[in-house]
Amino acid sequence: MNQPFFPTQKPLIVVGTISTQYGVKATYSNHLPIDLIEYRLDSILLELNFTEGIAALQRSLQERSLPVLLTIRSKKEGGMLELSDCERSELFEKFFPYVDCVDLEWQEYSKLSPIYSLYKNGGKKIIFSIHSLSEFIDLDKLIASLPDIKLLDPDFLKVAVRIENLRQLKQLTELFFSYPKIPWSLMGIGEFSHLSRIVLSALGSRLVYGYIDKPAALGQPSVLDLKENFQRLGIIAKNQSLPQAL
Ligand SMILES: O=C1C[C@@](O)(C(=O)O)C[C@@H](O)[C@@H]1O
Repeated sequence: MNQPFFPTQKPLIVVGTISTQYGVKATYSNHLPIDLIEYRLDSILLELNFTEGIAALQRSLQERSLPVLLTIRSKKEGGMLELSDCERSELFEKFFPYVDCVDLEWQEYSKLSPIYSLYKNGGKKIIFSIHSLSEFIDLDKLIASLPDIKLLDPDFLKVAVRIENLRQLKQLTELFFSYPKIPWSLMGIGEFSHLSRIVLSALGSRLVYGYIDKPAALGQPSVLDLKENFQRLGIIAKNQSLPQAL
């Protein structure tokens, strides 16, 4: 198995989320305008027999042609599957050899630190993610945690937050200017989801998420809608499917 190239150097990385068994198949049969595939394992496993499903997914991941990001969202953070902390950690361990990048919830770092060490020492990319699904985030609290986050040197710091008005979107954009060295991946959820992804991608957000099979969050656009709008607005060139430079 040749490990697919992870496009770290790209200024904007398009992530296609899959949440269903159908999505897993589509990923291998289509040419999608994405750089990275997000496996929402907490959702994909819902439809499968647990043990057989894990083995089948591991087999298909061995054949992957794009880098894969593993996400196993806890129920508290909007995940679909009821898993104990121990079961979730075991899943992270089982999929370690088959993926290129992992999403770890910063709020749950105390439980996930062995998984962080496993992936970091194994040379995988790390996304720390912070969510606030139902309301705007407490930015002071986020800013207070930046020194601890920096010590762990993640490849990306993702903040996915409910945005209810343009003032909140502006507040989020200010993070780029106040902390320019952080590899931010910022996005809105809800009514301003699509607009926020356009604005934040144009300003330098490193990862932009769209869905391949079905929305994984309120208002999440499809990767095809993202591509169309990015091309129309000049964020990516018209003759390119993927962004090269901002
Ligand atoms: O955290 C994120 C971002 C997301 O919630 C979105 O809004 O696109 C989709 C999730 O699957 C992913 O893990």
